[in-house]
Amino acid sequence: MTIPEMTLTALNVGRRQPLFSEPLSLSTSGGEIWAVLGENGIGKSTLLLTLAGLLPPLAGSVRLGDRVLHRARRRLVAREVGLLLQQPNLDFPFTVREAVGAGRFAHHSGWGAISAADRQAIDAALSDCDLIRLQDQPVDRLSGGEQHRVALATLFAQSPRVCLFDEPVNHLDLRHRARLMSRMRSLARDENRLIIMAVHDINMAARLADRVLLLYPGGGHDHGEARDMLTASRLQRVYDHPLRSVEWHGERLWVPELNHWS
Ligand SMILES: Nc1ncnc2c1ncn2[C@@H]1O[C@H](COP(=O)(O)OP(=O)(O)OP(=O)(O)O)[C@@H](O)[C@H]1O
Repeated sequence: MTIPEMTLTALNVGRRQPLFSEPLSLSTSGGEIWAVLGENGIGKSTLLLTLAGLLPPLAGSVRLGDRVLHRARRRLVAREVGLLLQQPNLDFPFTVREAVGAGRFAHHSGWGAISAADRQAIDAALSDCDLIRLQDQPVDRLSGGEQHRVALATLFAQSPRVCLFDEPVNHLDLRHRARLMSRMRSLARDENRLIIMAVHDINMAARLADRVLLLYPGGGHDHGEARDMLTASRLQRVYDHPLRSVEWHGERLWVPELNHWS
């Protein structure tokens, strides 16, 4: 029997108040891409911080394989779970290469020198995020999109089995968006990693996600196969706004109605 990658059991999350009106239970496997959709302030980032072990659950538990995440050693969690924050703080004078190298800390036994495997992981992450040309620049002098790519490369260098992304395409131009989406797909399909992403772009969820968690206003939620979750009535409930779908090369994409004020 294979052990699920991450299992949420009767989970509730929040800083002080629980954000879900009913506990959340679900189980995930390596190779899956999950999208979490919901309006501003509904709790997507709070959920991802809890799944990264950075906030304690208010109720229930998160298991990483057969371990309870919040009781596991921090270094082990850092090796196996990586989180791209929505607004990464890169306000320090490291070079791009040094900042991306920070993703390797959890793999070192102490303050040892960088190994050949570290160097290889850093080079691959820099290349994946189109940062080779910028690798010697100080990160605090990069543009918003370039800094975002540094944060992504740091996560890729960390190379965790569970990759949590909070708004992964924030600030990215079209080419870097498409590159990232392809990379995320290959992380799941070719490397069997679990991806959980919080996104406002429903079409990114429609194109990438196998499974979707919908967070409704009022604290309710639903989850399941993407094709069952991404329907006009469910999405209208999530966003309290009407949408239309369009068929495009066999894919269903979503467009919000304009001139509608609810
Ligand atoms: N540091 C904090 N301290 C206290 N409350 C917070 C903090 N960060 C967020 N919150 C509150 O927690 C709730 C959930 O916020 P969260 O950031 O998880 O929402 P979100 O779904 O990620 O929103 P968005 O789509 O705007 O990114 C909100 O009511 C928010 O005001």
